[in-house]
Amino acid sequence: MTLPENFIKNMKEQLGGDAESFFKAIDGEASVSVRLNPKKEVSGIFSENIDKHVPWTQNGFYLKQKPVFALDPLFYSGAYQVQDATAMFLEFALKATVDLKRPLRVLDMCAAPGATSTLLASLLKPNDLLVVNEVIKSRLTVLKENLLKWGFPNVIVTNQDPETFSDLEGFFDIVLVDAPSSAEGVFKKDPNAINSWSEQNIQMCATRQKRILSAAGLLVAPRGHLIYTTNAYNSEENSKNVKWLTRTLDFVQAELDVPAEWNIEKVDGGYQFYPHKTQGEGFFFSIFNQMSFEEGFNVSRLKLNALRKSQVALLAPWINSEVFEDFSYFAKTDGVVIALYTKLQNDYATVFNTIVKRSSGFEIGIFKGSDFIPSHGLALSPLVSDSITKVELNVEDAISFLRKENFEVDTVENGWVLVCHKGLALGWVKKIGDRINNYLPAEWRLKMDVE
Ligand SMILES: C[S@@+](CC[C@H](N)C(=O)[O-])C[C@H]1O[C@@H](n2cnc3c(N)ncnc32)[C@H](O)[C@@H]1O
Repeated sequence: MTLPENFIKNMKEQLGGDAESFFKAIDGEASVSVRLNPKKEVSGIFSENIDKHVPWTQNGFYLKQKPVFALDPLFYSGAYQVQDATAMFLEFALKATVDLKRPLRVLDMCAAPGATSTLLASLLKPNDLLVVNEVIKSRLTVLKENLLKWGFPNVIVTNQDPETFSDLEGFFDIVLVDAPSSAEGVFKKDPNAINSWSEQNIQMCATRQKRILSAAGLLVAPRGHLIYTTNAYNSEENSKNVKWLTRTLDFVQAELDVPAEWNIEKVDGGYQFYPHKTQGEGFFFSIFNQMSFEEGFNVSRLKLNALRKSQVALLAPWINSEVFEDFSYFAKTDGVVIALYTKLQNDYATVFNTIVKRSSGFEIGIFKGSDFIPSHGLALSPLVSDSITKVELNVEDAISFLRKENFEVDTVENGWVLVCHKGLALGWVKKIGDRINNYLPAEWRLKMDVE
């Protein structure tokens, strides 16, 4: 790996005697880690391939070897998320700093592809709201897919510039800025980042980060929390931005009691992960408490067409009876039915009324006459009824389903069937006589060849 001269010089200055082991570490193999979905447990998952536990998160594991994730049906069922171990530190920090038992409104401002959003979703309760934003439109599909797979229903996906959130000032209890950065921390995983590294680019990133932070900071509710992370080592993007933030807005950095054996370095403004000290990429983490005592936010009222009672009754067989009453059901103008957690209706309304480019809540299907066509999201979510017919597919048939190819379904009855692999849902098929209609959305289709 040929590194930019000035990067070498800066790191030597920063690390002194440790610089050589740092350069050696970034020239090695990138480590692979996954975080399991606590709501979709599969016994024996990754078994022999698990190297060790990631200590700062409950469900994170380093793997010995990188599997072909794209050919694993469990990847499509949301059983796990591939994520660098360092980014999972968020879990430790949130548990140490935030009262996760109170109702929470959470915003992930720079969310795609969504690894951290799924970590947040795992830490949230059924009555919390998660808004995930990505400014670059082409990155929305993967973000939506990752969240749908994870199966947390109270998500709104938005596609806005951070500055356009200003009407939601003081609305969120937690705002996360996993900022676009110079990516000097991910040279191992993404060698392209080496070519775009320059001191000029670092300055450009630092300025952009300030702009995102100032917009995001205003959205934090009194006594709420802001989290700022980068994949950088330099002070422009890290400590200097933290200093600027705490000078400009009403935030105080939260101290974390990090076990020394984790080898995470306490640095000016936060916590630094170095690849020669912790297994994973280079990562900077900081968390802040909002210190003002101002009044909370006034929420709006929801203006959506509630479904007719007769239609709600038709939904009942599709929805898990334990949560059916917790949700309210609405029809969008295109007929798509959405389920909103009833106690969060005014929170939804507030976001819907202020943000233009956004999803409309959790889409569970569409009525065609008196027939209900369930959505792919419903199949992967905890809302789907336990009494729906399920058929277990072996790995070959699961791959055929994911490729939208023909395969046999082992059921005698006509109608909707939830196809599963290792007990986890992959999606819908409909059996009509000898025919099996595959309802996997085209954009979810597996295109890769089995080697
Ligand atoms: C480090 S990545 C986020 C990774 C994500 N948190 C995850 O865990 O999967 C930064 C994200 O910020 C987005 N971004 C780029 N420019 C931005 C801007 N001006 N404002 C907000 N987000 C931006 C990028 O498109 C990218 O998706």
